[in-house]
Amino acid sequence: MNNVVLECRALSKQYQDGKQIVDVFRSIDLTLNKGQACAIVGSSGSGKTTLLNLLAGLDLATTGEVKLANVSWSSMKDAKRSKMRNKEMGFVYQFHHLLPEFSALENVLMPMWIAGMNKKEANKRGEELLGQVGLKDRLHHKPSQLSGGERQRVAIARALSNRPACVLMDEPTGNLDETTSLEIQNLINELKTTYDMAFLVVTHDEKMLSWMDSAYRLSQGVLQPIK
Ligand SMILES: Nc1ncnc2c1ncn2[C@@H]1O[C@H](COP(=O)(O)OP(=O)(O)OP(=O)(O)O)[C@@H](O)[C@H]1O
Repeated sequence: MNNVVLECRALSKQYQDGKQIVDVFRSIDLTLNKGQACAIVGSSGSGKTTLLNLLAGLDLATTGEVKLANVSWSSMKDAKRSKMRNKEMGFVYQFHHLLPEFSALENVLMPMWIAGMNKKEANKRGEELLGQVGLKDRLHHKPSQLSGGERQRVAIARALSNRPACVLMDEPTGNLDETTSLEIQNLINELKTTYDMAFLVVTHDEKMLSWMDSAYRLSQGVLQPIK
């Protein structure tokens, strides 16, 4: 059975900055398997966000390719790419990006509505997910009525709503105090064992590495395994 969810081969990215060419990285290979959590650490400007954007098909590589569920992003038209992203990928960012005028539950329901899921089934799954992240009493609160940690829990529930093959997280605890950050780390770790999904987490927080299955450092354009 093929356990590979997301993979990139010989990936490189250059930016044209005026007359200068910026080589962010050259020839990156990475494989993400089902049920595995992988971390990428690296200093500011090392290219972590650029790599995540390429893996998510939000940006195109200069050379090399990225395959999600064995299909190359570059072989898909825009509409198919958006559909695949909505169905197969979940995203959690440092700042939660919740829609402020919608409740916690509605925010979690949104990706399922976009995917065309039956409303009753979506509601059931949304309530279940918010229960799993410890927010069953906060379903109808708006983001402004929630704490930072609670908002990040809603963002995590939203990322899992379409049961994606993989979840990409960019500094998911970067905006939280230490205690809340630990709670969120424990939650992600718990969800990793509950769902057979791949998690890729970009982080500055090296404490997170202890429960990761694998970890890499992105430095000077090279991805070095550190776990
Ligand atoms: N659109 C762009 N045009 C030119 N250069 C860019 C562009 N986007 C990013 N860069 C450069 O590419 C490099 C990698 O940027 P990136 O944002 O991926 O780093 P990062 O590791 O995510 O940093 P941080 O941890 O600070 O968010 C940086 O040197 C940045 O200045």
